Amino acid sequence: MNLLAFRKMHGLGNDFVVLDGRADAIAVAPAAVRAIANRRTGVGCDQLVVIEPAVVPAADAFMRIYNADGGEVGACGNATRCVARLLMEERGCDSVAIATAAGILACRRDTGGRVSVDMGPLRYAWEEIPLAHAVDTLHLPIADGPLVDGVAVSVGNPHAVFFVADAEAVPLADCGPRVEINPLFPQRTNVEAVQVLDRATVRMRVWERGSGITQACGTGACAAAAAAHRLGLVDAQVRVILDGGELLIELLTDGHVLMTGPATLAFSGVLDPTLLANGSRR
Ligand SMILES: N[C@@H](CCC[C@H](N)C(=O)O)C(=O)O
Repeated sequence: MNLLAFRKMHGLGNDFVVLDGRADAIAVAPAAVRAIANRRTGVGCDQLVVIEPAVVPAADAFMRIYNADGGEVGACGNATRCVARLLMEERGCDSVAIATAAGILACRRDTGGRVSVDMGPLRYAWEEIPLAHAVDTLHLPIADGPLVDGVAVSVGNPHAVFFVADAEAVPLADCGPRVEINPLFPQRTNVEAVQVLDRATVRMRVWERGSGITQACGTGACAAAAAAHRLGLVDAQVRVILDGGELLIELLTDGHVLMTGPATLAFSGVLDPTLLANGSRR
């Protein structure tokens, strides 16, 4: 029986099971992702990530990302820092390029064990989010409790950012799942409740598409900073305070967004083969 090694990593408590599929290809069916992600009967994680061989010479590896519900997605900021840390340690270098479904991301070692990732270009056009039809992406026609007048941003994945007076008071477990499946978002959406504290600081809570409330969301933090900046509420450097800690987000003049934060290796283990057997091939 082939046992599959995994690493458990996290970025500010947004946690991942990381599999290495570079030497031997790993195909993980949605049911297997759900089994592995299950916190009661599996390993437990918000996302499952498979490192694969680079698809283009400009990248060091490809990163495939699955939400806990088994759906494959284009981007995950916190996981990108974690995979970058692994690759940089493996190669003994200070920078790597990681290919994702959303593009090639340049990553570099920062001070204090942190990792910086250029998450690529932010997109604001309705068809790029994507939305179901043309609307002003600065003023979404959605209202759910305190979540009103949101901003749509794509960071390689869709985000609906709502500015609120008190982020702690938002009943995110109620509103989040409803906004996630609002028909305006044909591919569903991540949902952020954001309170602007000053021109350089916001507090953000997140309901992630396909994973629910998480401790932190890297792409969500980028989306929150970008939306706040578009509305003139913050400057180009924003500290985003999440349940699990802080990310530094910098909106670059070329339209890209730079995210800096920690990448933590929690432990290594071996997957119970019955988890992977849930409809997967290897
Ligand atoms: N936690 C991630 C985002 C993971 C994907 C997201 N739930 C989606 O469906 O797009 C991050 O740190 O960015």
